[in-house]
Amino acid sequence: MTADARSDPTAPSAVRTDDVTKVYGRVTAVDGVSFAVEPGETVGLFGPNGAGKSTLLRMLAGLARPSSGTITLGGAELVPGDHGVHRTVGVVTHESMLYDDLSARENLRFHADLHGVDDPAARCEAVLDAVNLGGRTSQYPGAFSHGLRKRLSLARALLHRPDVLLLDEPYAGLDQRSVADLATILDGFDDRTVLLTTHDLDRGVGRCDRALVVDRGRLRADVDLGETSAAAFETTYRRTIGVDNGSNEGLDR
Ligand SMILES: Nc1ncnc2c1ncn2[C@@H]1O[C@H](COP(=O)(O)OP(=O)(O)OP(=O)(O)O)[C@@H](O)[C@H]1O
Repeated sequence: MTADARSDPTAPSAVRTDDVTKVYGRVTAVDGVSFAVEPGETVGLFGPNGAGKSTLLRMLAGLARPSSGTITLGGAELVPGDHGVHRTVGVVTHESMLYDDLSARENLRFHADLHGVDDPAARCEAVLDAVNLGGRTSQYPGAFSHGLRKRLSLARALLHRPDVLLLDEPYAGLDQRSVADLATILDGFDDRTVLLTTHDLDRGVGRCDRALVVDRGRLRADVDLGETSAAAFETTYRRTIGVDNGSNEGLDR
């Protein structure tokens, strides 16, 4: 987080959830979760498979509606269908939300027009360059590898200069170079707010200021990562989710 981002204590939280719950039939995917993320913070959501991380992120992105509880983004309550608030977030989820019958450039242009981005042609080229897709602007994402699709999804998420970037498993399926590129892109985003989910404890600790540990839909721990090593966090994480036998088995149960 930058010093500037921290310097206004009166600024509303970038993201705030109050007692947010999401029920799917008999499954309570997210169970009374409350937390706040301040402007400029990078926060990791950690937890085993099925903990509720993606569901939480999807609700923050307005892609799923809470069963109860409230979400505010920059002080404005997230109301279904309110596209003004949705514009403040950029999201990369497991679903790429790309159109396979539009080229990479056309995909971005469509999104730019939807969000009323200024000088859209130049902005699309700049963002495609930023994710190293400058040489593939006329290609179709249907023919892209997983990693290339992810880069284009990231470009789409960044295009409208969102205040908050939501990334679901950003490192999954990326090669070393793409991971390094993602780090560079996120470095350039340092004054904004980032919320990401990951099973990669090392990279997550390296990137995040804070960790929220979620298990069985509930927020179990809120850890300041400022002075915490990856090893120390892993110990805390294992203890929190009840996997404390020293083996990797079950870490992502
Ligand atoms: N659309 C849905 N319909 C029914 N159940 C769902 C739906 N989405 C998620 N769930 C259930 O909600 C729970 C939380 O799932 P979620 O995908 O949020 O977990 P996660 O922490 O992101 O897991 P992973 O690390 O495996 O991605 C799981 O039990 C899952 O089966």
